[in-house]
Amino acid sequence: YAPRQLFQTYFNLFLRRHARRLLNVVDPYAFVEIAVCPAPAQTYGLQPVAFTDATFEEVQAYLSGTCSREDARELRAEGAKHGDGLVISVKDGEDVADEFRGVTLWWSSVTTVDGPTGGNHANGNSNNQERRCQRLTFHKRHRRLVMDDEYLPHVRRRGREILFANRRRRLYTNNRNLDSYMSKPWSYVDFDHPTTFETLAMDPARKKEIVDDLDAFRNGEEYYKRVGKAWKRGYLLHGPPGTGKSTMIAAMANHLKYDIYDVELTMVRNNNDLRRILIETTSKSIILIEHIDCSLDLTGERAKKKAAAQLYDPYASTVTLSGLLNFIDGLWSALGSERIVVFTTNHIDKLDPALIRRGRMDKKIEMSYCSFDAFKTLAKNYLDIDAHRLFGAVEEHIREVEITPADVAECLMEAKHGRYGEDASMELLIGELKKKREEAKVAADAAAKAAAAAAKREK
Ligand SMILES: Nc1ncnc2c1ncn2[C@@H]1O[C@H](COP(=O)(O)OP(=O)(O)OP(=O)(O)O)[C@@H](O)[C@H]1O
Ligand SMILES: [Mg+2]
Repeated sequence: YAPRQLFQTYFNLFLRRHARRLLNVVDPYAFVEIAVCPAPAQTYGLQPVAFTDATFEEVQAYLSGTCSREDARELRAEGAKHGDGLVISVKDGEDVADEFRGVTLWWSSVTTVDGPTGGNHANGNSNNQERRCQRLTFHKRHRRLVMDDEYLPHVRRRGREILFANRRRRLYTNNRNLDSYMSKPWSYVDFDHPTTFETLAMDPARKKEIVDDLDAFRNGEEYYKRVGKAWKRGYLLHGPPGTGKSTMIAAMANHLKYDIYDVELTMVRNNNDLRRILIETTSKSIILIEHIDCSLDLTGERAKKKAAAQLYDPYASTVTLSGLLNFIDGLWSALGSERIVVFTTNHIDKLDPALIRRGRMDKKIEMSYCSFDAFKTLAKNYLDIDAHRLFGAVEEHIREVEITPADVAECLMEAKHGRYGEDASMELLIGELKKKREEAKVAADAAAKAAAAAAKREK
């Protein structure tokens, strides 16, 4: 070795040995980097593995909250993965300070280059990959606070909340063909229903009860854990057509910010497929089975007939009540996290008692004909009025007739879509109410006559 080289070698060695101690004196800061997961280098002819780098996204979401708070000057904006939002982050090289329990920490955005990572270089591809990182710098004395206990979990939790609030919600429907294990059980569209509990017409006290129930469920994680119950809740909505069952479900989903999985049971071939599609639902969702009395052939004869039918039509459904019950009771509890299951029906008396016994359906909600209170909500929705000279007449008639909110809504909608103003809409409604009252009277008279005739015959 030339002396110069020798010196350099020694010097390097010295640096390596003492670098840490030196650094500690000069630079008492430590940092953590949270990087985007690299795309897999090779996929071996399979579908590329979908990497979900949840942590990075959570941190970024957290920072997009923090950044807008602080006055970092140079920001970078990217379109959010879902929805129209922007993810704001600091530009490379800028620091943004965050405070937690009186301790200041700094975040910065950096791009690192990974060295070759033991992949196959024979084809001459360099494996150097650029990776975006969020780097957190903090004083070494706060290592515990950051790593073990509090800060990073806090960041992730908060980030998750922000992501959750900003995401587009989805309405899933189940697919028919689940033959291959690759086939997807669900397809989805964005769920964009405008209904809220505010615009839902029903008795205010009962509405409040339902909203409170939902809130208690959402905030009930600790409770469910403590009593050792799966974190789920079952609702059965029943009532005549047009009383707002489907509308109520949209309001629930909007209130809770949950996704909806709309299960079409007739598309599910057998209990196995049912289990599979239900396992593949995510947390914070409503699993909905509409018109359960129509879509589920309960037990006995019809099930046997269906089994026979399946010989000819392999897609005929053989889902049974017991399959569904097994799911609700057994598997369901294995899926520990936040799910609501909702059944709807027009005929609660037709349902098998096993399905609606306590413990399976936690709450039965009857959606009934339009009351005067419900009418007022609809008048506010459709006509934007709180009072009208005809309200008194509506109140008088509506008590006596069975009219669904859907029918009332139709009359009121004339104001917007027809050539009429609100007066005409109200009069239309009064006319409809009177007609119904008349019809009801005629029907009642006929029934009374028939009863009298029957009594006479018996005599
Ligand atoms: N309680 C209500 N509040 C507000 N709008 C309602 C209400 N009930 C019905 N409507 C209106 O009537 C339409 C039909 O209601 P919806 O589809 O919710 O009835 P449903 O109870 O699900 O009926 P079905 O049993 O036939 O499924 C809705 O689009 C909505 O505009
Ligand atoms: Mg419906």
